[in-house]
Amino acid sequence: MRIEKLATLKNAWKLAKGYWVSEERWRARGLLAAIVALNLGIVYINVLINAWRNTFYNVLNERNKDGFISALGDFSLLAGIFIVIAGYQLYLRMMLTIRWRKWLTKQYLGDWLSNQTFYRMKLVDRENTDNPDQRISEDINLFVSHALTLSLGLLREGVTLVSFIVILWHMSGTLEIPLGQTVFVVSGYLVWAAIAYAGLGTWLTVKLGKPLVSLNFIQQRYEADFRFSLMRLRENSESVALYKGQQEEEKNFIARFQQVFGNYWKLMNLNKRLTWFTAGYGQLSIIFGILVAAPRYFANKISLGEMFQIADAYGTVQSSLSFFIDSFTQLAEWKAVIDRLGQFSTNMEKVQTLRNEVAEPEIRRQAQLELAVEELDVLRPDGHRLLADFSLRLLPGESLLVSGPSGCGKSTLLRALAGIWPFGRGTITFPADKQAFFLPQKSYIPIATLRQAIGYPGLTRPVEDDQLRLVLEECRLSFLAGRLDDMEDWAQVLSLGEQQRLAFARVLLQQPDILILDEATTALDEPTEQQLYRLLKERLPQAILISVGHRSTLFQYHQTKLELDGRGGWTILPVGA
Ligand SMILES: Nc1ncnc2c1ncn2[C@@H]1O[C@H](COP(=O)(O)OP(=O)(O)OP(=O)(O)O)[C@@H](O)[C@H]1O
Repeated sequence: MRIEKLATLKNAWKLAKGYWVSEERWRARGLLAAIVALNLGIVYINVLINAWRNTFYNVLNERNKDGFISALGDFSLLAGIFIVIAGYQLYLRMMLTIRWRKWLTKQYLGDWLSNQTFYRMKLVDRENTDNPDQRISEDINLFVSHALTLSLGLLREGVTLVSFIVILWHMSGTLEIPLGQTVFVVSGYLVWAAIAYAGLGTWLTVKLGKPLVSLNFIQQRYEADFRFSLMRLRENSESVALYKGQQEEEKNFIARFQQVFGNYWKLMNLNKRLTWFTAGYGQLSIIFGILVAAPRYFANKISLGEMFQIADAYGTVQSSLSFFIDSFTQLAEWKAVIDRLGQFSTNMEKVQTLRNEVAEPEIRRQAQLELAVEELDVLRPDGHRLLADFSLRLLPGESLLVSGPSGCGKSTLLRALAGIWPFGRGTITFPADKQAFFLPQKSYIPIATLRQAIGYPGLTRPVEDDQLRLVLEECRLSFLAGRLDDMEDWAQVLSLGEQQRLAFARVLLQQPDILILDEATTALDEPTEQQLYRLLKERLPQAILISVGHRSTLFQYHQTKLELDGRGGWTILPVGA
């Protein structure tokens, strides 16, 4: 348990440190200093209001009208300053929160997106980091806002505690407790009573609320899983509707929601018990201060004003010491968030380190004309060898058709060529300064304008609208020519065949030197497929072309054929042989 706590603290430190030593450090530290100053200002005003209470109740007791009016004036001034400080304190804290969150989000996005970590994590992360999207959007937000609320709260309550303990100590006098023949004299008894009362309360709350940490952690995970399953239905709505799979989906959703429900139920019961305790404790503390000060009041040692000042100071000390009680849920949530973010970072690091430590197909760039594959082994994640000792050279203008039974490893070979498949060894050397472009069966199309969708992932040179329209026309998409600036979820709007034609439009605009197509024309009729391949040959005669496909109509556009058997074996033949 101690080790676990240490790990959380270490993770918290690691997560928090970066921003404060980053290029934004001076602005961050300046903002923090201003917030701390305002926080201390609030404590000081509270001390002044506490002293004001003494005067106020005394002038009331003396029925002193002028004193009463003057005290009201003092109060208005103090309250006015308090309001302004509180407003600015919150404003600056929110400013610091969003700046810190922006910085941390950028870091996480950078780590997750670099070196295709987002993809590799799915392949090699055995612990299976769940819902990275939630970690980046929600957890970072919670981490930052709770870090500031809790640390600034701790500082404010700490300073408050010291200030008010000093006040209480001065007002405590001594309490004489006769015990048989001897009389015990206790100095500062109001302070000891407050510490004992709040200390006991805090200890009990921590004991009662401890299971909240893991329950909150699990709750966030179940919520994210539930949301993710709903999102998948949205993405695959047509397919599910065609299968009439709604009942199965509903069963699945209900099962997932049941997890949310079951855990929430536990949280609910625990919170009920915790609230009973904290509410009872809060109620008791309203009169506890008066009860403790009463002996001195009735012994005529303090005035009514002092009695109320003590009661107020008592309440403040008690609430500062109870800081843990009030923020226990937040603290539990914060710990869960730190654990989740820490685990996410560690797993991303592991994926990166694995990349450096374990042999995997190596991608090189060299000043040469050909694409060269040397002694390439491609494995499945379970170690099964799909391709063994494969070598190949393709010069500009040459083409290769990869075929073989389903599941034999054709797409996996292309993934290895793209440098995103970590299981295997060997080298793949691309000609330096040459652009390679991969076209999968279903290309990713962002939710964007048609112009951006065609240009994805970004054109290297500016393209005129007329050229865009021409390319659309050539790819038999002229009906889209007038919609270049329309924003749509194109993957939902266009048929699969149209999406494949759009992908070809991308290729014609990008004009890559090496083009790798993975069943990129499967949804097209043969005449359209032929037209698109002809276009490729015409426009990119010097491109190296590698296609995966089953149709014999593709033979005429390729010179060589690679046959895989799925057990490591392969043969290269001229097409038609
Ligand atoms: N991420 C993965 N995790 C585990 N196994 C995988 C993964 N990706 C592919 N495989 C396995 O590797 C083998 C080769 O898959 P691949 O997609 O390369 O086949 P393919 O020849 O392209 O098949 P098809 O013609 O059906 O598209 C299959 O047995 C597949 O189940």
